[in-house]
Amino acid sequence: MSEPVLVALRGASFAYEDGPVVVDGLDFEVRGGRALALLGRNGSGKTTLMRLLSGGLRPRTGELTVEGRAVGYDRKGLTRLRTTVQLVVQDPDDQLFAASVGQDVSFGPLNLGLSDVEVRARVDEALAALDITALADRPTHLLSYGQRKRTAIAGAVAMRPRVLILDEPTAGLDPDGQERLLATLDGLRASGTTVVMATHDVDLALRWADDAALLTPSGAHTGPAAAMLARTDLLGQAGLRLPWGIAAAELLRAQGLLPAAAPGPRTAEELSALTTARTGT
Ligand SMILES: Nc1ncnc2c1ncn2[C@@H]1O[C@H](COP(=O)(O)OP(=O)(O)OP(=O)(O)O)[C@@H](O)[C@H]1O
Repeated sequence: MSEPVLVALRGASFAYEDGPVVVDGLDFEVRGGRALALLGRNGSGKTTLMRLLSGGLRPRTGELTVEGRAVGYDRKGLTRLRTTVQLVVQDPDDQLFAASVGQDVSFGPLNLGLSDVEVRARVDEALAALDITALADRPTHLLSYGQRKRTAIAGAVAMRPRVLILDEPTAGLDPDGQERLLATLDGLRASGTTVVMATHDVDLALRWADDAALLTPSGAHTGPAAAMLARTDLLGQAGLRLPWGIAAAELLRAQGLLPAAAPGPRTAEELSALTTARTGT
């Protein structure tokens, strides 16, 4: 994990008005180019953390930094932050408000004061990245749930953020929709966008993420996804189970079918390759 830190919270604390202390003295880093999965039980503070990282909430103590520089919460500072970090909230209906898909996706770039030509280029690019070009003129209220999710993500992508933070982006999508979304995220990552995703799906996290952050009562624990998602102590605290790949690897090791040091498979193909290499069949 030697990639540079793009966005970080340093000693951050946050409590809602009349609400619980959700974040207490937290140090948290998002490193450029690393796919980061954020996991934790309901109410553990994932959404709050993502809103702190994207500037929607301001830490009561501590600071948010972008490439080491403290973020200012005035208009200029927040505009700069929003061209670096974009959050897509869990429910697309909390994000979409314009009459058509194209209008909704153009809202952010228009607000940056970009020329019509630049706005058009960004909207076209974002619609293509999310594979919804054909929906450009469709009224947002007629979209399916999956289409609304993609439109909300396109709106964030049109800002060309360096860090895209997604709150449970696959929740409510059918399996094909999930696969399409993961392919879209792969494309965004290939073009240089750092992606952070909150999810309850440990199998998805193991397969997709480079790093995993587990939010537990003892704090946020971050490290390589395969190692973090094998930590039964932390998974228990986070209300999670072992990913199937890691559970399968444990069973195979117990039967002598995998060497002790072999990593657990992340996909069915990796499982097949591991056992074939071992048994030679
Ligand atoms: N606007 C708010 N006002 C007061 N308390 C809030 C508010 N939003 C969240 N909370 C509280 O803050 C804590 C953390 O909530 P948060 O939504 O960040 O958790 P989460 O991990 O995203 O949960 P989930 O997995 O259910 O989406 C919870 O105790 C929640 O009740």
